[in-house]
Amino acid sequence: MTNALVNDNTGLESRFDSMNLSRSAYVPPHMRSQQRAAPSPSPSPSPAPRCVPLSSVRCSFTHLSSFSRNGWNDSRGGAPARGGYDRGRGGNSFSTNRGGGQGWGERSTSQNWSSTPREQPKENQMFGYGTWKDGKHVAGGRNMRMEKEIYGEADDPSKQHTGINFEKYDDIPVEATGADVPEPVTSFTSPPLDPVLLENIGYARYTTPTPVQKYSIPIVANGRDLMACAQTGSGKTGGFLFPILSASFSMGPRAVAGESNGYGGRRRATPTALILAPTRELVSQIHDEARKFAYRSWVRPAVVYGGADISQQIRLIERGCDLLTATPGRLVDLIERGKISLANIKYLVLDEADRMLDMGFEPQIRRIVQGEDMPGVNERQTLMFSATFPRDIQILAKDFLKDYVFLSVGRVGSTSENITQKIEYVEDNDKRSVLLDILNSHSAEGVGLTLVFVETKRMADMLSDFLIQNQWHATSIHGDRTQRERETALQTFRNGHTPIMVATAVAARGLDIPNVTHVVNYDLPSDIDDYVHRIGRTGRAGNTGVSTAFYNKGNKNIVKELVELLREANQEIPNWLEVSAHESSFGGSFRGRGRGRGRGGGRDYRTGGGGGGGGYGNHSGHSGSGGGYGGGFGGGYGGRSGGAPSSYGGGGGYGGGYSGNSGGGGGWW
Ligand SMILES: Nc1ncnc2c1ncn2[C@@H]1O[C@H](COP(=O)(O)OP(=O)(O)OP(=O)(O)O)[C@@H](O)[C@H]1O
Repeated sequence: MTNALVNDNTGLESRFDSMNLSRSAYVPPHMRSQQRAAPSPSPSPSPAPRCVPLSSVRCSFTHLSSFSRNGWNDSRGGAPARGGYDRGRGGNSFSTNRGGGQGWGERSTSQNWSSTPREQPKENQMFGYGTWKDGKHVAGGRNMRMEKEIYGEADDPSKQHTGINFEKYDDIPVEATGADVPEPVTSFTSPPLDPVLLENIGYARYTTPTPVQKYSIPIVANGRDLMACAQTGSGKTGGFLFPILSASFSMGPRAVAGESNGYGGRRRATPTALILAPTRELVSQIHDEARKFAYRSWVRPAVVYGGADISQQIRLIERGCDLLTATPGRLVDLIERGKISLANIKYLVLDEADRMLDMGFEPQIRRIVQGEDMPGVNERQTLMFSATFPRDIQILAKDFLKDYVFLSVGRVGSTSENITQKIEYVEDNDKRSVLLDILNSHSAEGVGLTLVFVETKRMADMLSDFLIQNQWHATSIHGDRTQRERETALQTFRNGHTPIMVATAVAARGLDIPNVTHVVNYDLPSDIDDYVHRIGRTGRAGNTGVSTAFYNKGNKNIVKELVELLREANQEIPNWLEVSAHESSFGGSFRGRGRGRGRGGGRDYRTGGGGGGGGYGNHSGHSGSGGGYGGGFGGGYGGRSGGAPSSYGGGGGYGGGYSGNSGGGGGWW
């Protein structure tokens, strides 16, 4: 559907081209007032939310689209270039990313954050896009076509809707540690976010903030750094987008720091906010969210990731790039080409931060944050988000943070009770037939998408072929597939044409796919945190879901942590699993990556509770890191494991094929 819209836009554009029509956003007078005056919803502080945009959206949309058949008023879904109209489809080759954007031609070089004027052609009101003018935020007019595309309709199955347990998020205990932690907000409107953002939140049909959002909004507004750990599917994306966008809307663009001309006389993109995430699909999804909440504002979101045409991405960032979402490899590439400068960064976000600081990405992150022109830790705000924050990563992360607040919503690394977790003992040879049984019973129950995780790319292909041979509509996603194949797999999975997707860990983190009702861990991962992220593809936003894991003696390396996790989430624990966990506690050695991360304390390591301790069993992993399971801080941190390089430069693994691959580290997925 999304791609259809992209194509549709493109087609429309070429028709305009052939008609040789002026690009100015001509709107007949009678339509202008309607667009500007169109009522907009906003989240309500009261029990009766004003989230009623749909009727007005639908009615206005009908009206506009009938008009646009006769003319060209309807907006083109792309961002206009600053200083002149630009059709700016911003079409990204993946997903719904038409974000496009403006150039940065008029940016002043004045020194203060709030007073940089941003010119906008006076007559050419760009519907859907705002501007910063004379020290003020001038919101763009509404653009019904764009609204329909980015927010969908109320009953749109391709958008995630909150489930019956959404309110229960408020019952999860929250712990915020650090000096002078600001009080959480209770709603989006008290104290209020920026009015344009409030309207956008209303269009997205959010009525109340989730716990992580309640805390992150004032923490970021007070200029603090943040390390936030909250369960999968509990709204962490809004947790960083809302405070960043609210402040940006109110304060305007930051003055461009330093030299702004790039190669060939062209200017470099100088984003104010940078969001780094590990996979192409995830950055694309975050960008789509950014487009929702930056709608009608002066902020132009942009996205770059590997596997897609770099020249097209360069063209797009040249049109506007205030809030950039990127995979590290492609970002490094664009910095090296002189297309992006980080000198203006005010906000740095690491989403899936523990993954970003793990061995696969750490050298690149260090290079981006410490080895380029990004302002130092005291001149920017740094925000880190994940559902899991092992203690060794917390310790490593402090290099990038200053006086931060550590926020944990629920226990660090815990799973949502919205997910019913089942563990089946299945020998390797029986896995295929047990999977078929499960799929049969699941499909007999009716609905929903099933995501099946395996450990290797080869297995992903083999298993999806096997399912197809058995008359199941299945697809696969992994790092050896081309970007186009990955996009198609995700798209046909989302829209239900292939309701089963076999995936490697490339799909384990962050992806928000509505209606995934079942996750199967056909192969259990060797790291418990990976299990947490994988099962978190279901049971999101207060919806319920089921996960089934195939366990056998090859998975003993995570049995103790698995049992602990199940107990915390009030799940049924099979007797045989408890026995297995007990055995492995008493002398049974176990293999695995053994990062010794110590889920034990489950909170801010600075408070002395972050795991560590003597470990359990005879750890035969290769990590060399201390830690282990269980309480206490005793065993301590024994240095990062596995000899991960702590500096970029020679041989850290970045560069080369890195930016062009899945955006993930290790390469096994
Ligand atoms: N305040 C809110 N009200 C209603 N829905 C929300 C709210 N905040 C987020 N959501 C929805 O909840 C879903 C999950 O949000 P999001 O993807 O940000 O979760 P997450 O915590 O980042 O998950 P993960 O750990 O898997 O990355 C999304 O579909 C999002 O639109």
